[in-house]
Parts: sequence; C-alpha cells; structure tokens
Amino acid sequence: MTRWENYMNAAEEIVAAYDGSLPLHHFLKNFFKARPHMGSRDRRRVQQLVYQYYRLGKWQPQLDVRERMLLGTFLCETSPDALLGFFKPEWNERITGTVIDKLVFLNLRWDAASAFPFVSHLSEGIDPEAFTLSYLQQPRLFIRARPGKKAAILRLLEDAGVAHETTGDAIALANGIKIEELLPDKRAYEVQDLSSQETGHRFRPQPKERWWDCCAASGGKSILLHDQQPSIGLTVSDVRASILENLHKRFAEAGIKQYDARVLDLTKPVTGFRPFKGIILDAPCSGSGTWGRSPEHLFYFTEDRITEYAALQKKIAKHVTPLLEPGGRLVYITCSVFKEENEDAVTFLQNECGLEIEESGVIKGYDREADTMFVAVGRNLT
Ligand SMILES: C[S@@+](CC[C@H](N)C(=O)[O-])C[C@H]1O[C@@H](n2cnc3c(N)ncnc32)[C@H](O)[C@@H]1O
Repeated sequence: MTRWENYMNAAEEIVAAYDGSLPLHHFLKNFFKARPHMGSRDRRRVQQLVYQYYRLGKWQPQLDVRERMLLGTFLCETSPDALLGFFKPEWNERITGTVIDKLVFLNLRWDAASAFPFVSHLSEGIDPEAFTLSYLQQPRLFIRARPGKKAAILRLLEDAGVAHETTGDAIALANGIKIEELLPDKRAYEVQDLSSQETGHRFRPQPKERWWDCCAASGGKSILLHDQQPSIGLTVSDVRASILENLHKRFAEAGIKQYDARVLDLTKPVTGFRPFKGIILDAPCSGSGTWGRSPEHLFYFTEDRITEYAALQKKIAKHVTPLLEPGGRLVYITCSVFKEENEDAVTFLQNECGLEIEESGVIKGYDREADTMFVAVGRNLT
C-alpha cells in the first residue's frame, strides 16, 4: 500500500470514530498518541485530510468520506499536492485556480445552505456565500503588538524573513509558525484575532475608571483594555476557576499585577460590587464566527443550541447591567454570526436592561482571513 493510501485509511478511521463530543484537535491528539509509529509529517497530512473533510460542512452529502476528503483537498489547497496527484491527477493540475474555477471545472455549484445549515440565522450584513466559502480556509494567526513593541517585533520578523502583514497593532502570520521561538519576549505581544482586537476600539477607558471584564476567560480582552489605560481599576471574573488560573499566569507574563479576580456564576444575581464605569460582557456563545478554526462544528452543531446560548446571554446581561454606574457603558461582544446572539441581544439590552444603544454591528473577518465577531455598546442613562 502506498503512503497516500495509508493516510487516507487513517483519516477515514478518524472520521468514523469522531462524534463531535470533544474538540477535534483534542480527539486527534489522543488518536496520534495511541499511534506513536506515525511521524510528525504523517500526522500533519492525515490531520489536514480530516479538517478538509469537515470544511465542506454538509455540502455534497451523497459522496463517501474518501471522495469528500479529496474534494476538500482540491478546494482548500492552493498549491500542488502529492496525495491529490496520486488519486486525482487531473484535479491536481488545476489546484492553483480559484475556488470558483475549480467548481466550474467539476461542474458543481456551491450551496451555502447545505454547507452551513444555519444560513437563515445569519446576522445582518453577512454575505452567505462569501461567509460559507471562507470556511474552506483556516483564518490566519494574528498577534497584537503591545504598546511600544511593534517596531521591535517587525524588525525580528523581517530579520527572520517571515512573511507578515500589519493592520494597526495587529500582525498577521501564517498558521503553524513557531511564534514562541520567533518572538521569545512574551511581554511584547498577545495572540489575539484581528476582529477580537478591533472590539477593543469600543472600550475607550479613561484614567482611573473602574472596569469589570465579567466573562474574562484567560483575559484576552482585559489585557487589551489594560494596555489602553493602565491606570484603570480592573475586576475580572469567570464561572470557571480553572480558566482564571490561566488568566493569573497570562497577567503575570503581561506584567499586570493590580486587579481583583473572582469566580462568579452570572446566571445568578451578583452582590458585593460597587457599580462600574465600564463592563465588558464577552459572552459565552456558539463561536460560529470562529468555526474556520474548528470546522467540525459545521457538522456537529445543532440549531437548538442557538436558543440555549441566547437565553444564557440574556440572563447574564440582566444580572450585570445593574452594576453600571449612571452614564457607564457596557460593551457586549460575541464571536457569533447568529442574529439571536447578536441583534436580538441588543434589543434585549435596550428593552429589558434599559440601556441606550450607541452602536452595534458585525465585525467581518471572513473577507480578511480572520474571525467574524459582533459588538454593541450600551449606555446606562439613568
Ligand atoms: C467568549 S469567552 C470570553 C473570552 C475572553 N473575554 C477573552 O477575550 O479571551 C466566554 C466566557 O464566559 C464564561 N461563562 C460561561 N458561562 C458563564 C456564567 N454563567 N457566568 C460567568 N461566566 C460564564 C466562560 O467560562 C468563558 O470563559
């Protein structure tokens, strides 16, 4: 059997065994751990086949797993591929064409609604075809240069001959780059998606204000906020004590020492805080704006979960908004593309939480190899 056939067999075995209950990258880690004879090159190639299979979502369901993997490879790859050359040499000759050219060659039509069965839930302004086609590519890796560090980072990248692109403080790099080896000073940057960085344009903290990042996770938004105004009084919380451990480590690396951290379940009323000038509610959500990085969700996510997330977001919003000072601002963020988690949440913030909405909208990432997010700013006018 050739190497290519072995790769196909392993990838098929993975797809047959995987049921979506673990993140795919965890499942793959366990799968390869149990097969130490597979070298890193073999693992990478098998993994790529599996991801390309899921990138097609539920499009072309009549094809068997093998055919879908080859179709995924053809549509997702942009340079000649030895495995594709072995199984489908006539496709491999056209690999450098655009996705549209490839579809024409195969006499296929992209069907956004079958690739992504949740099209009817998309937030306003999202183009279904462009958005769903973006799942064929993994978004790029983005870092955020911390204040005063951008020039030094760019010098290091240039000296190492690493391709990169900058947008403000964001630097886009190819996936798979060994960032820790390239940029050993961890205080100089944070790994953070471009759209996620742009949510921070709405924070606008003033000196000495009190801010609360109420769903802080490991603190990506908090560090961004603190970099904008290091004199703020910062409170962070999350329902998971374990993720706050990561936050403490990340804050220490970022040189942030003064803050208050609490484990809080915001589905319950919150007591013991003085009101805040600013609250960041980076809500637990479907993550559908980031599925280009985890395309297995295209296959395993179920529609009923949209309603569950929307209910959770409303419950949290209802409990945190009373902690806004008069004139204080709430920045509501999701990495979702579903209107139930976005526009409907804004209506709720306005009608049920009494906030005046200053701005709201999608931050598109799908047309620039980044995640797609949603942000709204509401003010307490009482
Ligand atoms: C989108 S993540 C936050 C990401 C983070 N702000 C960042 O920039 O890295 C949402 C967080 O909400 C937390 N969460 C979920 N349910 C919660 C609840 N009931 N109360 C408080 N936090 C909750 C999750 O543990 C998760 O860490």
